[in-house]
Amino acid sequence: MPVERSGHQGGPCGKSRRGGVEAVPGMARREEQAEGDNHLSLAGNERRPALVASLGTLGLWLQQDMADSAQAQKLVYLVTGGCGFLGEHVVRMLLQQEPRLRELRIFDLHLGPWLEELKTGPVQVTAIQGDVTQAHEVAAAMAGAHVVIHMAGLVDVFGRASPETIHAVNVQGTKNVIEACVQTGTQFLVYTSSMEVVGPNIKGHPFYRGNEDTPYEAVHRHPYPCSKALAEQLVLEANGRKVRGGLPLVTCALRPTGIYGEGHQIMRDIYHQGLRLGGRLFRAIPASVEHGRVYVGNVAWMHVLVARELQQRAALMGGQVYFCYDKSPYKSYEDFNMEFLGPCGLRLVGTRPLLPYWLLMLLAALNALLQWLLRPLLLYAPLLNPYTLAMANTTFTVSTNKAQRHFGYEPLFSWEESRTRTIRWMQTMDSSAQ
Ligand SMILES: NC(=O)C1=CN([C@@H]2O[C@H](COP(=O)(O)OP(=O)(O)OC[C@H]3O[C@@H](n4cnc5c(N)ncnc54)[C@H](O)[C@@H]3O)[C@@H](O)[C@H]2O)C=CC1
Ligand SMILES: C[C@H](CCCC(C)(C)O)[C@H]1CC[C@H]2[C@@H]3[C@H](O)CC4=CC(=O)CC[C@]4(C)[C@H]3CC[C@]12C
Repeated sequence: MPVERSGHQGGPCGKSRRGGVEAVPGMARREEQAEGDNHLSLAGNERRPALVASLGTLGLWLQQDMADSAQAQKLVYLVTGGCGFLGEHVVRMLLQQEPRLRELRIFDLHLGPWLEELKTGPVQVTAIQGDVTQAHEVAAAMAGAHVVIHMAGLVDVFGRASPETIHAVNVQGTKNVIEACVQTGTQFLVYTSSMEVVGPNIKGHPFYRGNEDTPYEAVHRHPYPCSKALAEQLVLEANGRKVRGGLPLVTCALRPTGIYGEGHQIMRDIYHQGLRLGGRLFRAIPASVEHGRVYVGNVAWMHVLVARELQQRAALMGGQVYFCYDKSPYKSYEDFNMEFLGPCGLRLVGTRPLLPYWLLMLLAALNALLQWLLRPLLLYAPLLNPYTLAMANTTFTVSTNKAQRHFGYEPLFSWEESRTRTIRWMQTMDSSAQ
């Protein structure tokens, strides 16, 4: 099987319930047992029509059923950043869609109160307050885990955190997760990367309906995309390293485009900005600039699937990157947001940008200057800055089926459902604010 590689160029800164054998770290005996179980399972199915025949066969089935249920719930997953916007969706999705879960560990700097409600279910939910920058905390949390989904990160393109802090969390944090896998014997690592590791680049080149192999000059200067690109590279290079017990580490990276859905903070901010402006937003970006967006439920579903299938198809999926995609329409950032803000009573004024681009750029630069001047006194971090303007103003859309080909991904939520769910969430937010 040829190994597919990502097509971007340049350095970082510059519902299937499969059974089968799981390669559980340090548990060769379990593998042997699972192979045996598989064999038994076949034998059992073949003999099913002969049910009437013998008590011996019945005994075999009973044994088989017991072995199946013992097998069914045996995996320990750890989700770093599990209390964030995407993390909460991934945690809930895992509990709904991963029948082999025995324990779900949620590792985050800030634990959410909603975790309490999950603790009464059949899966053991363990909340761990910890910091990915602290190697010992990560290693302690990871001991005995089979799969880690690493999505803890500082998502900051507004200048709230320093470049050093972004690097520490996103890059050093990822190094710590990889080393903890090696030390503790965790064999499967899924990393939540970002479209930002590819682009848009500093030159503002469009990426139009591209896929994982589309050639593109990936050059960044901003700390966030730089850190994500470095971290992704570390994760992919770690594929194949031997973990404790001697088995190879299997890694892959998912690259969501701009995520939207219930709990999306930026959407909340834009909504409140609109309310402050008397229910209006003013078009700043030409409608022709397309921006890739993907529904949070589908991104979560993709994480669940990739984590499951990575265990079955390590040779194909190890070391690979996958864009996260669904059926959300290609639109400009602002027009897309209006799909949700419109039904909540907001209006986008203008069919063309109200201000010329040079003036917006000037305002963005002014915001950056003000941020720098005010830093000793307060944190001034508006949505508009030179980086976010460049992001919003550069076409970046994805058209790929790599995830479908490699691990059978199909979006769980249609566009209509994703839209309805997001609107419903915004309307509850709206009524609770009144
Ligand atoms: N929101 C988006 O549009 C996109 C997000 N991503 C990636 O998805 C991941 C999740 O992003 P979101 O849920 O949007 O962000 P978020 O900020 O809502 O969630 C990140 C979580 O990580 C936790 N965290 C931060 N620093 C930590 C530390 N030092 N130790 C432990 N936990 C820490 C935070 O407390 C938070 O719960 C990130 O890695 C991000 O880069 C990728 C593409 C798009
Ligand atoms: C905040 C930006 C929109 C500002 C509009 C303006 C200029 C009129 O005020 C957002 C435009 C594009 C967004 C980013 C994009 O979706 C890709 C991302 C991927 C990530 O991994 C994290 C988030 C983000 C950087 C996202 C952040 C907001 C925008 C810059």
